[in-house]
Amino acid sequence: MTDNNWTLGILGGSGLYDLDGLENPEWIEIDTPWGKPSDAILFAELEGVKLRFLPRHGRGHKLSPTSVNYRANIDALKRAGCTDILSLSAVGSLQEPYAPGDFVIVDQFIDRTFAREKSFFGPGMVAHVSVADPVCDRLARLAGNAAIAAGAHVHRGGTYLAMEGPQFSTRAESELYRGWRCDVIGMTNMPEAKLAREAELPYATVAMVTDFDCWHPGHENVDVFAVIATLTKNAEIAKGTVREIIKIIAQTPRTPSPAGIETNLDAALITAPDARDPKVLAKLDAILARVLGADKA
Ligand SMILES: CSC[C@H]1O[C@H](OP(=O)(O)O)[C@H](O)[C@@H]1O
Ligand SMILES: Nc1ncnc2[nH]cnc12
Repeated sequence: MTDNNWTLGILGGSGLYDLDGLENPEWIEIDTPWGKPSDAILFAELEGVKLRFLPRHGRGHKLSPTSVNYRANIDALKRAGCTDILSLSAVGSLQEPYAPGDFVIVDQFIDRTFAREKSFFGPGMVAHVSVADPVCDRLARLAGNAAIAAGAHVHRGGTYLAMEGPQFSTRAESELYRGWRCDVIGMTNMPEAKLAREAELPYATVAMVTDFDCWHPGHENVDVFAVIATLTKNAEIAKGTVREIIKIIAQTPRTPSPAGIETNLDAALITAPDARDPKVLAKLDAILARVLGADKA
């Protein structure tokens, strides 16, 4: 079996804390300048593709959406050599056509979170990346193909409202987000997607609809039991989606993303070289490895 040049990072959401059937699996602790990631990272291979799996809430679901250290998770996946990050997430539906059991390949986000660190940058090294298109089109297309091959009913495209939680929404909030034409709601994909962009890692998310939140007159208000019941019913399709995307990328040598995500910091850094704080740069060693390496050349 030949090695290929993808290293796929997978962020497993609620209900997905481990992956089986992998080759050479090994859980490895990675520390970061931003603190500890949610758990050790499962290093493994399948079909010649390198995989790095991180359960977003930790094994046993120990971390709430607010207490996940999103910066540490993305930095650790970067240190682990990931070229791309695929997120799997449970979401509530905000629109009738997105039914429990469906899979949504999200293409936009509205970020309503407010109690999280949202950037690797700040005083001493300022950067402004574009998140106009927060998802990597190419990875999203492959993820959609994989989910279909795994037997999912797939919606390509959908706007994900990221709320702070941990409580689910009030009915008025749910109606407000519906009015904003959001399609699904969850608590974790922001700032994760923004941080992946800062780390120059193409990101896409497969959102698994588990409930109708609390707006649908024909359905009960969401609770954790309902979420877990739908996730359990669809667990094989979720794991199948991971297997299928690996099969697909095993056949497809990786080229840089057409949107230039891997070099997007070139147009984002604004602090003048002589005004950059060396201590801050040291923390950014993984995130800025390409840029600082290029500076040195
Ligand atoms: C267990 S229900 C709420 C919980 O599930 C989703 O998490 P994830 O995106 O990691 O699958 C949602 O965002 C909440 O964190
Ligand atoms: N209705 C909902 N709201 C927020 N996060 C969710 N995760 C799954 N269902 C959800």
